[in-house]
Amino acid sequence: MLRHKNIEYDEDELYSDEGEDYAEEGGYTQEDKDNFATLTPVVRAELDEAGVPTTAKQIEDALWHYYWDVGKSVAYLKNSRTPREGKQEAKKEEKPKSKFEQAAEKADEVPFMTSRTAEWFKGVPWTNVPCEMIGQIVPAEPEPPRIKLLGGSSKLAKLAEERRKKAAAAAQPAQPSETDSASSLDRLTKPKDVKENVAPVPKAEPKKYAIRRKRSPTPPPKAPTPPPEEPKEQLPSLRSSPSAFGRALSSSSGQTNGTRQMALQDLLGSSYSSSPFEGPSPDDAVIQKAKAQQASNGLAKKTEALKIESTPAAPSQPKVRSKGLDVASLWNEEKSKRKASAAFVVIGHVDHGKSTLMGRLLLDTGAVSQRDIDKYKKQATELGKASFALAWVMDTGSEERERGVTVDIAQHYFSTDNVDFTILDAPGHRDFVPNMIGGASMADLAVLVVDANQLESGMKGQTREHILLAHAVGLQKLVVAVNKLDSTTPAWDQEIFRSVSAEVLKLLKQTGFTEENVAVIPCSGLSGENVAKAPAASSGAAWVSKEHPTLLQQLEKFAPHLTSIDTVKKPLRLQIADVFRGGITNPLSIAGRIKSGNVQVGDSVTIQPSGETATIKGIEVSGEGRDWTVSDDIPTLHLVDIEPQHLRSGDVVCSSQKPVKVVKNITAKVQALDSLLPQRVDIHVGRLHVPGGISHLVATEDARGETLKKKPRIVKAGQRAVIRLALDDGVPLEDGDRIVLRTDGSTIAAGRIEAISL
Ligand SMILES: Nc1nc2c(ncn2[C@@H]2O[C@H](COP(=O)(O)OP(=O)(O)OP(=O)(O)O)[C@@H](O)[C@H]2O)c(=O)[nH]1
Repeated sequence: MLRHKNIEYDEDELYSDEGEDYAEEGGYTQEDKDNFATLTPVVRAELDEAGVPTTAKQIEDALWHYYWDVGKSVAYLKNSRTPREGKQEAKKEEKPKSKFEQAAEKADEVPFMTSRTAEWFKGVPWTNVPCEMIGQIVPAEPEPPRIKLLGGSSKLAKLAEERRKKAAAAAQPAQPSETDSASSLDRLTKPKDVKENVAPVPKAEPKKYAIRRKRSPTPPPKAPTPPPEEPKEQLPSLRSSPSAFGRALSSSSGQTNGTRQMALQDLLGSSYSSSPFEGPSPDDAVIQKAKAQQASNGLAKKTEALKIESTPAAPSQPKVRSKGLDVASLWNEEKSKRKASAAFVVIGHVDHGKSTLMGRLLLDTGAVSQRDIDKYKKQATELGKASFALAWVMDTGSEERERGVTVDIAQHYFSTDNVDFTILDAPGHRDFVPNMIGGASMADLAVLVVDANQLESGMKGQTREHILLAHAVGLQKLVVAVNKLDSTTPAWDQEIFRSVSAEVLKLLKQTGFTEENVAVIPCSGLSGENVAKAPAASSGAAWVSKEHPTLLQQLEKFAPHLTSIDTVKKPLRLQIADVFRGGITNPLSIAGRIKSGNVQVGDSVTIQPSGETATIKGIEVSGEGRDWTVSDDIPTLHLVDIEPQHLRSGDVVCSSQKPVKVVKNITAKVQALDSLLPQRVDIHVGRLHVPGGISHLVATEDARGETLKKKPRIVKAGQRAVIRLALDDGVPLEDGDRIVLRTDGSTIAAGRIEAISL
């Protein structure tokens, strides 16, 4: 095998006329010779025209090397051979002598190539090449044409030539004059299609050509149809990826199945375009048609709807009309028939059993089928994690991670006869505390899961931190689930339960939770005892039912009353928790909890801080389509007439008549968890976080709100204080909003906004 070294030798040192005689005469067939006879004059004509002198041998070598491809041979001879020779010679002449060369001359040594180079490489092993092999060392470029080594078997050449001839014959009538050198070049190179050159390599090549052919402008042989119209609208990607929360919200029913369906739609969407929001969806037109037909009860309306759809100018975004409903009155009429609803956030230390407990709750309330659990069990067992089967109901996280989507807040629903529940499964890891704050700030209450066997680890870790944060975002009601009592020693040991309860209650009290708003429930998510069902009277857990309700009963007890008519009538305020593609038919959707007011399909709303308006195209609450929604609901709103870049988590959707103000200065009453100075902080308000600084320490206060000291230099941990904050950016905030101040990954204060200014 030949070895090539990239050494810049001068060509005349490597080639000689004798050395070029590597194509033995006997290696050519009669056809090869005919080809040479036909093609050499063509190449020569091209080279003469370009003023490139070449020998017949060089032309033949090039033709042989390029499988009779005249174009390539000419290009090779033009570009690589003659000009380089000229250039290098010129270079050689101009080249100034290096210090090394001057020193060599001074030393009056023997001539340059014979001695200096030899000296330089003396002792290098590969220089000990027998003299008869020296001619084999060739530079990498140009590659000397070699018979057979390049695949130039006469069979291949024959095949190529036959094809060329056939193709040339077929093209004969349309062929221009042979005197036209350019066209003759074309003609001659035509059969040298790459295919022929790669034919001996049977692997990946055919695929490549199939793809290329698809893109070929050649019209299809039968009934050519115009390609589908490209989407006109070019929308950039959203800042926020569709999260588990978003997907769960937009699922039509159930939890896990809905999530899957959503994931599939995302995938379908991404295969259509590089941006999830790029272009109008063809389904939009169909859906709008159905909706328009439903809404219309007269011929005139139907005709109008059809007119709208047939207008090509706006096929994907027909105007969404409001039905002009009096939502507050409708809600008031319906409220007696409405079930209570409650959203709870699940908090607690890693591995204390949060997901398993929620999976159990969903299974035992019928929100998830036993079939699904069995499926998860099978999958989990295959991975050697059989005990995680229930947790997998909640654990959309791993699936999300596999798909490269950021895990955020997962949402699941279940219902009892009296209450519709929403589980907000906030990420527990300390790195995701901002997301946990966002999740907790949408909840009515919290479920704190504590492993009865691992209280210590929790107290040192997230149990303590999550309690602090739950209180900081304003949650007042909290259920402590003392979990894994099936695995205490002995199982269902009352003493262990009591001591764990006492510890946690102490911490909750210190944090500010009141006794009447806290309940402690013994349970086991894995076995299901005292989750949705009371333990059997014969079991070791029989004592539980005598003293405690089940977890589900306790959640129903803590479920809040329905929102008030006053809140429903207030201006709309919804902080965006997530922005996502709700599906092919709904390319732009948001989710979040309505803090106040109401909204209906067709409403125009304002998004702050961008100040942009959007139209509500559709509403879903708990996976069901609705015409309207009110405060305390956690709807998905499908939007039109807005660009996605104007929608971010933390922005506020508000009434266009009374939009929320965008402010940069706030005064807040806070509880310090660490020392506070005038300093940089991150301000978190639900899903919103903005950098800023404490500009003034106004005063410290006692528990009754009386001023202790004005303009303190420092606020110590545990003290209450009024502080002023200057934010780096204008953000939509209002009096009464709950804020959390963090710095360097730690929460240093929490409180409530007292006043705002621009
Ligand atoms: N014996 C027993 N094991 C449980 C119980 N609940 C959960 N486990 C086990 O504890 C482990 C962790 O459970 P998860 O539900 O994933 O815990 P988690 O708190 O959601 O964990 P993270 O999501 O990582 O924070 C699993 O192996 C479960 O099978 C229980 O009630 N009893």
